[in-house]
Amino acid sequence: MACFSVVCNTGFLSIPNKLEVHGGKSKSLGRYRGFCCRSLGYHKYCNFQHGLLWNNELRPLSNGKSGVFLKGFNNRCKSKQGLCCYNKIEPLTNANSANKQMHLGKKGSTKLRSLRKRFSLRLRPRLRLLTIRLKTVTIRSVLNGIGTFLRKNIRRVTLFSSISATLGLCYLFLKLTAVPSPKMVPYSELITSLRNESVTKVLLEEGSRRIYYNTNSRIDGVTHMSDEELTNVLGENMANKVTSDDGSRSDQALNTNVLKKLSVTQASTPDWQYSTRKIDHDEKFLLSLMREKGITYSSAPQSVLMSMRTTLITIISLWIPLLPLMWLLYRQLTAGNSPAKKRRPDNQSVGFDDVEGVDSAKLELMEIVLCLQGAINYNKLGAKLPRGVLLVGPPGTGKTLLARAVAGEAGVPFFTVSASEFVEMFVGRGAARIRDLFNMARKYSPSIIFIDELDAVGTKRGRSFNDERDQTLNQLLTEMDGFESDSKVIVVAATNRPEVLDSALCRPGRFSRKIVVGEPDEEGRRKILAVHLRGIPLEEDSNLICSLIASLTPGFVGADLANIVNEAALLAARRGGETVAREDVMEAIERAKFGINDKQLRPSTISKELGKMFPWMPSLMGKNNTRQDGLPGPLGYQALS
Ligand SMILES: Nc1ncnc2c1ncn2[C@@H]1O[C@H](COP(=O)(O)OP(=O)(O)OP(=O)(O)O)[C@@H](O)[C@H]1O
Repeated sequence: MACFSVVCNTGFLSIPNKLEVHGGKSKSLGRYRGFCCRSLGYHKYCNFQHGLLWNNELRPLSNGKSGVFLKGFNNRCKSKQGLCCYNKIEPLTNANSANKQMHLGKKGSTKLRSLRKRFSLRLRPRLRLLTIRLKTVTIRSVLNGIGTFLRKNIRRVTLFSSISATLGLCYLFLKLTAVPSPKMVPYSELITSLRNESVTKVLLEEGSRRIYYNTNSRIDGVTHMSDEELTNVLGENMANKVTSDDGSRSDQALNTNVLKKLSVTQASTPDWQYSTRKIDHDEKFLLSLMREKGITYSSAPQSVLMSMRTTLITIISLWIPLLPLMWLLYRQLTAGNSPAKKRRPDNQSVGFDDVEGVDSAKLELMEIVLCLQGAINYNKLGAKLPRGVLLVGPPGTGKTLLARAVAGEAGVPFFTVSASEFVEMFVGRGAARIRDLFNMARKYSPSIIFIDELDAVGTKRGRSFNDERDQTLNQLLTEMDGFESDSKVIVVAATNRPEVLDSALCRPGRFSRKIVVGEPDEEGRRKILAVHLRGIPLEEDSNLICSLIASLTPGFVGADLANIVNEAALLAARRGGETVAREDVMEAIERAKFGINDKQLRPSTISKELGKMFPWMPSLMGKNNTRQDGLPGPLGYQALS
């Protein structure tokens, strides 16, 4: 157990208990001079010359006899001298000066103190945490963790383990088949050796220009002897020694050792001492010289093992620099598949109630929902479900929201994707993604595919050199054609630039239904605001606030209005309000209209704006917009100038 220790002038008390932090160093505590030190975590130690600080109170300790009377004091004890503790207190019988010094710190060395402090502050909590974690860790939990990791990353683990196994096998093979290589010498040296008649054997390698040869000279101090010669010499030597007398056992052992050593040296000696490269058109001369000197020569193909080694080394040395490139390629390809993986059937909680101000678009889409739900029997009259619906309109008018509402209302899986995700570096990847998407949608049919910003892939073909984009569009056209009539997969797409779309996309049978999602009128804005103010606590009536904002924000679209409501709530939170006040709303409008930098212009500009809109209201045009009766001004707004 971690202890908490107290040093007083009479002894050392070890208190296995928690103590709260009290003060800092060298604190003067009236007549009880002493100090209180911080220790690790919640375990502290304090020491005083005359007292112990506990629970923010300084309890005096009597001098001299403390050690005696504290002995054996148990839980919840209170000494005569006022020491209160909640656990056992044990006096240190051997309260020597060294201990005192260490704990009092004043006399202790600075180094020791800093070490102690460092240990207390850094190491101890970590050790404690580690022990706690180790206590909770069991072999079973570790095995479970490993199992889960393997299950989650099975493909990666398989890939990495097969790569590692292959590399390991290659290494093992190279290690086992490693033979000492002969010394490379220039061709002229071979000719000189041949002329000197020091060459014993020559081998001409077939299919290459390499020549191997042995001489009767030494390499690195090792005589090149054939195995037979060496064994004979040493065998003879050993036999002689064994038969000589009894005391020659040591000689026998010596010989055995020599034999062993020499055989090791033999093993590390190459079969061929030297190798060189043949000079072109010099074979005739070489052969005639060898014949003349009576030297044994032969030719042989490279051994299978050596050819395998060479091939392996070539492959490895070629592939190692290629690995980073392969890794990049792999990442690209896996990233190419990821959007299809992400597109899971996703049940939306957005409904048509959440989209306002775009009533005609809503009506059109509602019909499709009813068809998907089977409420309208369109088959009866031979009609077909529209395959594609194109939502056209300025940014922020709620096209995406409408599409999500369609999915939410129809209760079918909704696959959403941005067309820019199909634009790929590699030709064919975008098309593959489109194929994946439509396959998945068909699998979960009836379902809805929503392609946002369709213009990213749907622009007119043949305008640029980007073949990949054209291929992606072609695939999209093919997939939309390829729907079976009863597949019930509807493609909803949204764009801000319908004019750039390829005409093949917009022909009947593909995006046959075009729905314009325009800017909302005042009534529309009011309704949109009502949607966004649903969960916001307002100081005033919500209808009033909606009308106020709607009247002040002509040309604003749904996204702007949502932003104004959010800004107002943030401003209210900033000033610490419980509800959103009219002032917050007005400032939010001001920010949305004019930005937040130009503080100087704020009141006058907004006044002018209001004046333009309500010219018949003099209080807005004039400087003083507080009515004489003390009631709020037009639309209840007063705080503008
Ligand atoms: N008609 C609306 N009713 C309610 N909220 C709306 C409406 N239009 C927009 N919004 C709000 O604005 C946000 C953004 O709208 P959305 O993403 O649907 O716009 P968009 O038309 O798809 O824009 P873009 O063309 O830039 O993609 C929505 O999440 C919603 O909070």
